[in-house]
Amino acid sequence: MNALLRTWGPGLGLAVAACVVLPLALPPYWIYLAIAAVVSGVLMQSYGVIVGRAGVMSLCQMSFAAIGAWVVLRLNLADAPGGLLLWLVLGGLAAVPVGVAIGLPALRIRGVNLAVVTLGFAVSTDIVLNANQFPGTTELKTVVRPGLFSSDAAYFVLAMTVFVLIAIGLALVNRTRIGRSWLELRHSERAAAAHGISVARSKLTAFAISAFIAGIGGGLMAGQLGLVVSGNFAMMQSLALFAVAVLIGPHNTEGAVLGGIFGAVMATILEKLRLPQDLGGILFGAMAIFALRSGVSQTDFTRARKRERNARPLLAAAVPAEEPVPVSPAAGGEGNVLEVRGLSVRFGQVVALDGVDLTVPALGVCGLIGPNGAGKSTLISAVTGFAARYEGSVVLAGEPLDRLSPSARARRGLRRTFQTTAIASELTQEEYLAIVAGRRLPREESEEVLRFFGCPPGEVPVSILDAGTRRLLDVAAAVAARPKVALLDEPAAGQSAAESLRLGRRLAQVPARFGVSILLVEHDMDLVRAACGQVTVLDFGHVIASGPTLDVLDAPAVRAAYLGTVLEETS
Ligand SMILES: Nc1ncnc2c1ncn2[C@@H]1O[C@H](COP(=O)(O)OP(=O)(O)OP(=O)(O)O)[C@@H](O)[C@H]1O
Repeated sequence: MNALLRTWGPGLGLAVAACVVLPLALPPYWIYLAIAAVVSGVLMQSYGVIVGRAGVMSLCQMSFAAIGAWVVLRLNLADAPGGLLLWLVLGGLAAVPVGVAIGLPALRIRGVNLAVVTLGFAVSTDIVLNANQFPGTTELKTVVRPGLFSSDAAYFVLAMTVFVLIAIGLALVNRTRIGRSWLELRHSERAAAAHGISVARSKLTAFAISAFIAGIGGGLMAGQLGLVVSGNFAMMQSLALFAVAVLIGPHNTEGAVLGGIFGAVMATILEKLRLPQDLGGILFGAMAIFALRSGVSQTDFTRARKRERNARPLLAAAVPAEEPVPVSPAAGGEGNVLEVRGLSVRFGQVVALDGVDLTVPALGVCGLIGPNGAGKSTLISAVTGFAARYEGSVVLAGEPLDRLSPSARARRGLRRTFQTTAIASELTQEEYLAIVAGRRLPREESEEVLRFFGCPPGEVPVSILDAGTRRLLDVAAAVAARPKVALLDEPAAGQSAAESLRLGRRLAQVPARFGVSILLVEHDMDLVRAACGQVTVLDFGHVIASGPTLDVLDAPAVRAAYLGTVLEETS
């Protein structure tokens, strides 16, 4: 309750103060502008979901707003029952199927290509709106506001209430798995899929919710103006608000407020300064390019600085991780948890894997080694469903996985890490663990796994972790998800020899301590010796040896494959 009050108290207090003071203090024209700012703020909230949080370049949010306005005006013209409050919701709902339809191409394309598709939709909406008037225009039938909110001052309070309700709704959604998954999407769709997140569902939900909010924003605008024209929802408006969104970061509530104020009052300021209106668009565009280049919006930047300042003492006071006790490498028990049979992968003429057989024993750590280009990462990708096509079979705890997507395989208990980490830096470590594990971990559980891997306390934000610690966090998160098997792709890359050995000793303990079996791709042979009970060696896509670690590393064929490289250096 206290935490809730601390998070929401100041914002709600400001909103209530604005509702009490502004209508009394401002002259009518400024009240009109204040309503426009709140309406703009609601539109910003829709950008906050799709652009700010999910990182999708959508340039057609005003088209969704136009649908909301159209529905409100149509229902108003028909004197439909329920009144404006119900019509607003219906306007938002009407935009949802269109949002989902626009989101469908986003499942296959992204980045600038997707921006072009959404821009295309904005242009088509422009054409349709220019050719057709909004309902009520010819009849001059303006939107009838509810009696309680008929004056502008009262309508401001209504708009503020809608804004606050959406902000609370979004905060609740952001705490769910789907809301958290948007952050992953923004940073890496591959990582999201590897963590069991359905990229399709996550993107379409972002489109649906952002269209719903934009539809409500359009309806609110119709309620403010009485009647609207196509120019209110022009493509250029979508573009200008997109630029503001990228610059400010409306996924943070203060960003939506600032963006709303910018969006609404900029035109008035330019007018007062006798400057051309286009200057606003150019200014926002230029600033958005800077924000896109740095990849961080203003509010994200400010929040990150504050979080980092608060976390530094935690980092300084953190108890150093315990030195892991050397244990025997994890040989595993009876039976195999993962069985790979006859796995072949081709990239055009390149045969990356050719009929590979590999098993991971239940509660064991199995090493997968081989020279550069041997096919180790390709094997991880094929097993976890990331390789577009492969021949052969992958069976996890008796269940064939070959027809399943990467996210479905992850949910069945097959987790992987990548050679390059892509963790959203605005998260704290415990938030990242929650995303990867797919559930909010009890504090003791997340602290235990973080401490075990030598990571700082859970509240420390990812942004202040060095590259080596981020890799450890990735491994810790994969283990915290308690999969049946974690496939780790060079987790010690970038670590010193001593850190690498420490990691090996920790990995050897993972099966017994966390109930997770491991397939470990590594070049560091000391780490492999410390962790792995058995090893499979690949060379040019073929298995050249497999069995107990020390026997395999001593085999002449293996020494020949590595001759002059890793084994000679480390043995
Ligand atoms: N997407 C791709 N397109 C074409 N060829 C690829 C692709 N990915 C991998 N390969 C090729 O497949 C072979 C196996 O590559 P892979 O990355 O799996 O090797 P690796 O053992 O993981 O190497 P490293 O230790 O350097 O990471 C190499 O010849 C590589 O060039």
